[in-house]
Amino acid sequence: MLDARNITFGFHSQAPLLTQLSLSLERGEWLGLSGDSGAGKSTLGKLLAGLLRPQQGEIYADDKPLLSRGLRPVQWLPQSPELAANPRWRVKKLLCEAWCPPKSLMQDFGIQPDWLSRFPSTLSGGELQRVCVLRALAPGVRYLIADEISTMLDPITQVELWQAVRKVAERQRLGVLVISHDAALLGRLCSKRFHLAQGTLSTVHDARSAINQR
Ligand SMILES: Nc1ncnc2c1ncn2[C@@H]1O[C@H](COP(=O)(O)OP(=O)(O)OP(=O)(O)O)[C@@H](O)[C@H]1O
Repeated sequence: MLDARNITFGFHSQAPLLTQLSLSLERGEWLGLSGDSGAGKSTLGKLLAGLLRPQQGEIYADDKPLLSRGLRPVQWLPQSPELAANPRWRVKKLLCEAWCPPKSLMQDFGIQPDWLSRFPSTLSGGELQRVCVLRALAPGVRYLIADEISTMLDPITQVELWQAVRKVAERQRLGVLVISHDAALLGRLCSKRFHLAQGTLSTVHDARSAINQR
């Protein structure tokens, strides 16, 4: 279980953005997170992935504190794939940095063989997003924080991306936190939903657990 216990976090000398917040994500579970712009959703995602540290409280992945180096068991996937892509590396090097996905998985993610020899700047945002999502799914990863990852994609590519992520998530029993402003998307993907406001989480009660019922 990915377990955040009573975490409080604020940037620099600003007032805390998150206050005594607790959240648990089980292996194999899909949780949704919504909230107004600036509420702190990405910040919470980065804390859960160990990219930021809470000023108070603790975060454990499967009863162990988050690692600050090595392969992270919790991967944060940002909306803008450019943030995660070294512009000087060709796509093959980028994709195979932590592990080299098999061809079948590249096909599931719609990654074309000719992309591998190109630089990231020559792919569209949606194409690069698919590369960055797949590279984060290395064996050993147990939780994903998907932070608005499909926002820039057209509806068909969105569906294909989520189907591909779901296939890997089922096989590797990944726990997935989906951060989005799209309530319908969260309703389709997630069995439970939370809303972040004023530094704390509340449960959203109209979630349909499509993914777990199919
Ligand atoms: N490195 C930083 N230093 C100072 N303030 C920051 C930093 N990163 C984010 N913030 C501030 O923290 C607040 C929460 O930002 P965050 O990105 O977590 O919000 P969000 O809920 O994900 O918003 P959105 O839906 O617009 O993506 C914002 O007011 C933002 O300006």
